[in-house]
Amino acid sequence: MYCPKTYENEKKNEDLEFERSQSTFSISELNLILNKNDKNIMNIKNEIKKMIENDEIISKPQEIHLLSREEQYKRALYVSSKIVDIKKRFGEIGGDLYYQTLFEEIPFVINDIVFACAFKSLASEEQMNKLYPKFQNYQYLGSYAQTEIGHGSNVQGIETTCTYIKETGEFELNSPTLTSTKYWIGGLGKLATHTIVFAQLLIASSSNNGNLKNYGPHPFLLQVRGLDDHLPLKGITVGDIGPKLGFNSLDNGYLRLDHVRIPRENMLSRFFRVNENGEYEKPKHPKLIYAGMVGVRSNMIENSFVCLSRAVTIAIRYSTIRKQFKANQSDKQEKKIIEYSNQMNRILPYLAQTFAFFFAGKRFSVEFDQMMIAVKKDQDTTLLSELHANSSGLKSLMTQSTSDGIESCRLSCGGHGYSQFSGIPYLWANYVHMSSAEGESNLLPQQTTKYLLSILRKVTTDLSSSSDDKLVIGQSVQYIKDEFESSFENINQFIKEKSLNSILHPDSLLQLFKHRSFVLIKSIGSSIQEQMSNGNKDIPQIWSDLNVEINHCSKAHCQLYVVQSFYDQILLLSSNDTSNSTIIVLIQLLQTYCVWIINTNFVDFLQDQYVELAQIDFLKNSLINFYKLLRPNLVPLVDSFDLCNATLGSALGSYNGDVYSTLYKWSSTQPFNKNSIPLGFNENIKPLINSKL
Ligand SMILES: CCCCCCCCCCCCC/C=C/C(=O)SCCNC(=O)CCNC(=O)[C@H](O)C(C)(C)COP(=O)(O)OP(=O)(O)OC[C@H]1O[C@@H](n2cnc3c(N)ncnc32)[C@H](O)[C@@H]1OP(=O)(O)O
Ligand SMILES: Cc1cc2nc3c(=O)[nH]c(=O)nc-3n(C[C@H](O)[C@H](O)[C@H](O)COP(=O)(O)OP(=O)(O)OC[C@H]3O[C@@H](n4cnc5c(N)ncnc54)[C@H](O)[C@@H]3O)c2cc1C
Repeated sequence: MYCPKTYENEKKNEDLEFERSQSTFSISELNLILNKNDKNIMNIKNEIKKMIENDEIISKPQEIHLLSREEQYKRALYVSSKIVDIKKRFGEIGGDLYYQTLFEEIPFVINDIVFACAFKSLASEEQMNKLYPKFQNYQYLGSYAQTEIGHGSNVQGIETTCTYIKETGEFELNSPTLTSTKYWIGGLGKLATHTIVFAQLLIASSSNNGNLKNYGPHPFLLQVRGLDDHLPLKGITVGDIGPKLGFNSLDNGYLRLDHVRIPRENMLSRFFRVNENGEYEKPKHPKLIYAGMVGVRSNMIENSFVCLSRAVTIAIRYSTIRKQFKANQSDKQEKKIIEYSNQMNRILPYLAQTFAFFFAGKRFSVEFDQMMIAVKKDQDTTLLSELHANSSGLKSLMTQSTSDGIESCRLSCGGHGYSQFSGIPYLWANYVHMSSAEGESNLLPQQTTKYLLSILRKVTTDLSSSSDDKLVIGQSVQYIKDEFESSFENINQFIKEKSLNSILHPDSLLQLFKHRSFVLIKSIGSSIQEQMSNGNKDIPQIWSDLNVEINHCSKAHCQLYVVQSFYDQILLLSSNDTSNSTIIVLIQLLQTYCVWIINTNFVDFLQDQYVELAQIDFLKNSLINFYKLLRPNLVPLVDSFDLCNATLGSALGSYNGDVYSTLYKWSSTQPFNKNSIPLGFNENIKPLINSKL
């Protein structure tokens, strides 16, 4: 591990040293688990941390808050340039781990993740071999231009056109209206040399009397800037969209195209193409064009653990150092704020969630990679529907709940949590876009529930009937079939037999989550059926009226996915040589997460008297007991994330906890304090102070 060793010569905070002495499990063993038991990953991370903490600029993340937009961006380009050294030393994996270790976001993340996901999914092998190395080596810098100022969620509604010109064998890209202006395009405002433009593909067809036929949105590679002078090319208007809530080290851009010609070969043609005669060869699955977005959502799902772990680390270390009020006047010291149960209630559910999200993200990324291999091999889309549904719901749940967790951790630090020097406001401001970007969190869960309803339909109708036999019942939705086939009595018996305590067994908790999700899916299906049997045929309106329940249903399914992932990993770890003490604390974290979700969604679990009020009451009262069980291990648990100080950028959460001296030093040395008399004072305020009434 990086932290203990690197900071061993620093002044120790006695509170943190005491907390570390209470650990009941092996921190390094848990850290290895959080690195997927891959010592190579750990070593690369440690090398990157060393590089970052020794870099004159990157080692001082707190200085970001003192810079103008231009200075922030200049700093970001410097930090971006360092990734080349990282990749030379460690290859592609070094890039991912570099991003996970940086305090700040950098524009290269678009080329390396957003553009890369799309290009690797949509480009043909020939295009990959010819072009991708240039993006990997940053000779080209890519971006992804799908959203327009008038359309984001509704991809089918985008207005940019791409017309095939048979005479010259070219495509012509055009922005026909103001609302067709590409907007929000990450990395495009100042940096990108290329972008993947999504445009309505128009081809004149003899079968359509020579009129243009629209084949829907397709991806086209466009060079935006000259490689020698970095100026926009002919017909291209491009710029930065302006200041944002956060993510300001990135240049989100706008783009307008004035009849820009590109070669026919610039259509990304893994799944579809236009031949020189203007004939369109369609994909095996109509939505393979969206595969790139699933890839970025997979990154965001994995990244929720990365960001939430930073917030809980800062909040827990600070909460074991900060003291307020004596419990008894005779006490020598005031009470550590972590000892207040409402302080624990602000932080510990999200500590448990951090671990839950790690295991869920780990599982999803394996499933995503398996799906992409199948899709690329022979456009085998068997797994695509399930992956799209799960990525939509999980990305929505995990990003929103991570944002909530970062904010809860900020609140737990009191006034100091509102200082940029706590490291939390910047983390939060840079993170919250994840609920909008790559698919809005009110929109995507509908895709999940639509899929769940199709599985319920398949399960409940006779398999020989018209049910969609292409639809495979994937592993993550097998519970729908099981719940449907298990008589209610059996399941009910399963829970009722449980004595109060055993309802806390992970098997029982998992079963509660399965049944909860099944009941919600069934309820929506029944509501739609009821509306239709009452003669209402306006399906879009019925669906819109049910939006809230639909999104909640997706959330329940995804929370089950998280619980199942966490529990499966614990069972796997306990079957190999993981020490029992680590397993015990992981089970406590799983139980804390489950009971917290149950406590905040009581109605779901009471829906069909599946559990009795006495059991719910018992669960409600058990949360505080889990907090107490976890209490001795709180600092060791966040130490197991092994986050270096330059990653946290926090005066409140550093490894050795020198909170007050760091906070005062950063405050007193900031440039704003260089001059006692602030700019503007003499001309605006001094006359008032000196005025005579
Ligand atoms: C490593 C550490 C660092 C990590 C850092 C993290 C990430 C990096 C930082 C990120 C920075 C931000 C970058 C942001 C980029 C962007 O925002 S890019 C733009 C994103 N835009 C969207 O997400 C738009 C959302 N809208 C849609 O996806 C679609 O419009 C829709 C909502 C899915 C609707 O699709 P539509 O075609 O209109 O119709 P439907 O009828 O709903 O779908 C038809 C069928 O197709 C299936 N389907 C839809 N989408 C997909 C898909 N992606 N994959 C597979 N299948 C899909 C859908 O289920 C339907 O299927 P059937 O029901 O069987 O017909
Ligand atoms: C930081 C950031 C980076 C981004 N980077 C990129 C990028 O690199 N490339 C790119 O192409 N795009 C990018 N985007 C754009 C992003 O993909 C869109 O903002 C997102 O898809 C949402 O679309 P919209 O903004 O048009 O919102 P809208 O679709 O207009 O949604 C607005 C509101 O209406 C609701 N709504 C819309 N439709 C429905 C419906 N059917 N049912 C219920 N509610 C609905 C939404 O839930 C939302 O609450 C980025 C955005 C951000 C914030």
